[in-house]
Amino acid sequence: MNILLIGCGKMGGAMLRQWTAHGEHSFTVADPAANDLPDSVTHVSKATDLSSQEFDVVLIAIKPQMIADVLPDYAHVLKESGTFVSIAAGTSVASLAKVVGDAAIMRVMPNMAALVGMGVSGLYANDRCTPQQTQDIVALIDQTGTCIAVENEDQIDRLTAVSGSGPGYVFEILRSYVAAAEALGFDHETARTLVFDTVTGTVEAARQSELTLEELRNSVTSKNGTTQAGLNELMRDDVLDTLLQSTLQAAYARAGELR
Ligand SMILES: NC(=O)C1=CN([C@@H]2O[C@H](COP(=O)(O)OP(=O)(O)OC[C@H]3O[C@@H](n4cnc5c(N)ncnc54)[C@H](OP(=O)(O)O)[C@@H]3O)[C@@H](O)[C@H]2O)C=CC1
Ligand SMILES: O=C(O)[C@@H]1CCC=N1
Repeated sequence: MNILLIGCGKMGGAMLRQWTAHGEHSFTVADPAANDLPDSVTHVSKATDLSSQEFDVVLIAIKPQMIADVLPDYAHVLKESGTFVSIAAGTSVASLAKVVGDAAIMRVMPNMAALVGMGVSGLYANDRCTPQQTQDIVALIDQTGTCIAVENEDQIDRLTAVSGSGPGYVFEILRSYVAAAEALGFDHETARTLVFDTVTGTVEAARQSELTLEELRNSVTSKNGTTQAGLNELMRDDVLDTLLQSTLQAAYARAGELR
């Protein structure tokens, strides 16, 4: 496919890196300041530099607040049979359609783990999208990790709060965990190794186990042992559950404000 990427910042750039490594599609990036692009990518600074080219996919990866200003310049560059794909948080199909008209539009919500090919994305296709168009974009997103198709846009906003914003929460939890290990006397590098290897190993063990997370937690918690002493603090007054629920609710509410 011939794909135009509008905006090549942190998220668009991470996905582009995976796509160019696969080498299956042709990419043009429209971004006034993009640099360090792979050799195979064509770069333009603005829509007028595109001349009369038309694309199979126009992928919108600019900030939600810029879409109304920037997207009108690109509304005409999609082939009749093409697909608009937006990764912008919140921005609804209806808002996009106000700019590009009654077109095949998909909302994809990726996450930053795409940087290492381990992203997880949600995908919603409006009813103008054919099964073939959906299949093509699912295959494209699969090249950045895993793609989960959802039935409605609200699911995309909910998924944004869980996995789209998820790396932000996880980076913060890791920072705090490493800081706590340092406070216990480990140097920074050792603390990072202990925490990162504990987290990746535990996630993989959970993924491969048939036990529930509660059963797995209990399986490593000796009666009156060290883990129980730690968990008594971590689980005190359900603070962790309450905090994670309010964290996800706040992100979901913000997605609604960006519609
Ligand atoms: N970051 C993340 O983890 C995720 C982000 N998203 C979504 O991805 C989108 C992009 O986010 P993110 O990559 O973080 O943001 P960035 O600011 O890193 O990327 C946006 C890019 O668009 C460029 N840009 C600015 N003006 C224009 C223009 N007129 N035409 C074309 N490009 C332009 C910016 O250039 P400059 O920097 O010079 O202004 C920048 O390179 C957002 O809609 C966000 O909701 C979705 C999931 C996860
Ligand atoms: O913070 C944001 O709004 C974007 C969308 C999901 C992750 N980053």
